[in-house]
Amino acid sequence: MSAPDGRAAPVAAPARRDAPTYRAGFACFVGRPNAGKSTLTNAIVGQKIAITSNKPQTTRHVIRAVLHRPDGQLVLVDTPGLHRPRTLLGERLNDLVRETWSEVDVIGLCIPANEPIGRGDRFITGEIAALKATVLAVVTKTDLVDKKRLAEQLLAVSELGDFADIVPVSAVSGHQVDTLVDVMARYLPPSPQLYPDDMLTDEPEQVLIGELIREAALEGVRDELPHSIAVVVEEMLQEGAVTKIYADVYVERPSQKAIVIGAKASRLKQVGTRARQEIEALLDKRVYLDLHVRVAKDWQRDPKQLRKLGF
Ligand SMILES: Nc1nc2c(ncn2[C@@H]2O[C@H](COP(=O)(O)OP(=O)(O)OP(=O)(O)O)[C@@H](O)[C@H]2O)c(=O)[nH]1
Repeated sequence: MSAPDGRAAPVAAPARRDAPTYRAGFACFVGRPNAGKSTLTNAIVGQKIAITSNKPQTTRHVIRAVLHRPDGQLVLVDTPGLHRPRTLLGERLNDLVRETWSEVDVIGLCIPANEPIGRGDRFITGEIAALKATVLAVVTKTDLVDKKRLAEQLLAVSELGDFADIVPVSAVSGHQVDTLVDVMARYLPPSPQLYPDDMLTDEPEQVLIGELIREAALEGVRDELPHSIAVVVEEMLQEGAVTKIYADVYVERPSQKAIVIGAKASRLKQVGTRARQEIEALLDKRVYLDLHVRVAKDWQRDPKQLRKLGF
């Protein structure tokens, strides 16, 4: 089809690459022992958390940090290392690692700049190649090598596998750490925000508080709510002498919600009182506890929900 003046008629404009799409998802670092994963995670987490706030947070230990950005949310999770399985437990652990890997959106494969690529790197590259996650190669410890060596390592890494990007960083000097976060965020899927603005990382206190609420909510009805309850502490605020805690109790079905709440909310009141007393004992402070019961349909079968709920 031609436009009246003979030029090709304009087709619908393609979606702009810089369209304001909010992205959110999970990312983790993998790599052989000593590759620099922990140091890199700390470098990222340390920087971002310092500027966000030091409000308390939520959920269990797997979440290291939630990085809030204007264009999205990057949730960094910890994974244990993959080992050559020698026992059934070893195999189970490896299964667990693979399970985590299969749930994340972005994987950063860490390879040190100052050591030759070895069997361990090839093994992990093979393991993660089949996953749905976008795999980036992260060449770590760049401060330890000169430019020539770095160039050689980047080339070697590019031949190791099919990576969406290769990013050299130094967690020690901080070089390119921000760039790495930008690149990772770019590969997250479009998604609504996964966590509230003030949630930053896991925090033992918060984890314990969530557990106390969960225990209280299960009291006496454990058989009717097997594993179907999860608690997320959404917010903790200090107001004068009182610590205000806002928490969501998630169940899978409306019938379970009814059980937790009870007739005329009588049971929820008991749960709240009991949990509040326990939390006050834990914190040694006066506590105001606000509980909301929410239905998160089939959360046990939904990896994203599971992560959000700390499993
Ligand atoms: N010079 C330099 N040293 C680094 C850098 N990142 C990590 N290291 C050092 O490398 C060693 C291993 O770093 P880790 O972060 O513990 O490595 P890891 O991959 O978490 O190791 P595992 O826990 O064994 O899997 C430590 O001695 C770090 O101090 C870096 O950017 N520059």
